[in-house]
Amino acid sequence: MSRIYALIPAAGMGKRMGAGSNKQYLLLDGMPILARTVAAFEAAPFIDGIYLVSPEQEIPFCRSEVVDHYGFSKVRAIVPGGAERQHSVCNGLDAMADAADDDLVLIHDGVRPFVSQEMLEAAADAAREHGASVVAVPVKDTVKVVKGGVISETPPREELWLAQTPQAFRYGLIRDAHARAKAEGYLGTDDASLVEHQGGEVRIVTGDYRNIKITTPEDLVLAEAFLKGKG
Ligand SMILES: Nc1ccn([C@@H]2O[C@H](COP(=O)(O)OP(=O)(O)OP(=O)(O)O)[C@@H](O)[C@H]2O)c(=O)n1
Ligand SMILES: C[C@](O)(CO)[C@H](O)COP(=O)(O)O
Repeated sequence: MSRIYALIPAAGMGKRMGAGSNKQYLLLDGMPILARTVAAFEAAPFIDGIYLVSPEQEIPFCRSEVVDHYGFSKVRAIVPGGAERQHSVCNGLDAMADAADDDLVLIHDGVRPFVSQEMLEAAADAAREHGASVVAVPVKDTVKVVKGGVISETPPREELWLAQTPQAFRYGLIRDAHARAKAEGYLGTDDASLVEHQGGEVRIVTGDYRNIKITTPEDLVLAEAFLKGKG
């Protein structure tokens, strides 16, 4: 029976939030964003262990204010992050020493606190069956490709999806995709793109528009509205 792990990168600097401190520790209704995210995985009965990635200097704070404070018993390690998200995830994968190739890993941004149990299950089911899956939502607006201030293309909207997390993979597949990307100097903004880069197939699982990544200040307004049931 294969095991299912969560890998939660939370080692970013939150520059677009401009809060002066790491956004993963901003409070939403009194609880740090990262703690809300970890709580979703702690509550999922099929998750066997959680690996967190944090800036190295913040590991003690992450342990005391998130893991210990909220009593998250599934957290196995807090791993130092890297310069880019991809490097942070790669460090997390390397730390999963006892994971087998057929185990599953759900990679999820530490700053997407509205992930639901249904999404976790659907992502895991699709990865178990197909090897790789991404939670995503259809694009609602018309998207323009712009070069030098001029529109060069209007891609057909029915083919466009916004990639969220969790992104779920067989451990061996995503470990090898990260190793190959590193060897080739390929940098992607999500983990699925590394599997795509090596010719692998990634299944889409329909997510939820509420599963926002808290990136800029207006996302905090949305998040507060969701929590108050107004969104
Ligand atoms: N070097 C990095 C960069 C990002 N992340 C994590 O990846 C997730 C998605 O990244 P994003 O929201 O873009 O976060 P930041 O990189 O912190 O934001 P910014 O680009 O505005 O600095 C976040 O949980 C973030 O902490 C990470 O672990 N390591
Ligand atoms: C992985 C991701 O959440 C997919 O949308 C996203 O690409 C990571 O965040 P970033 O804003 O690209 O750093």
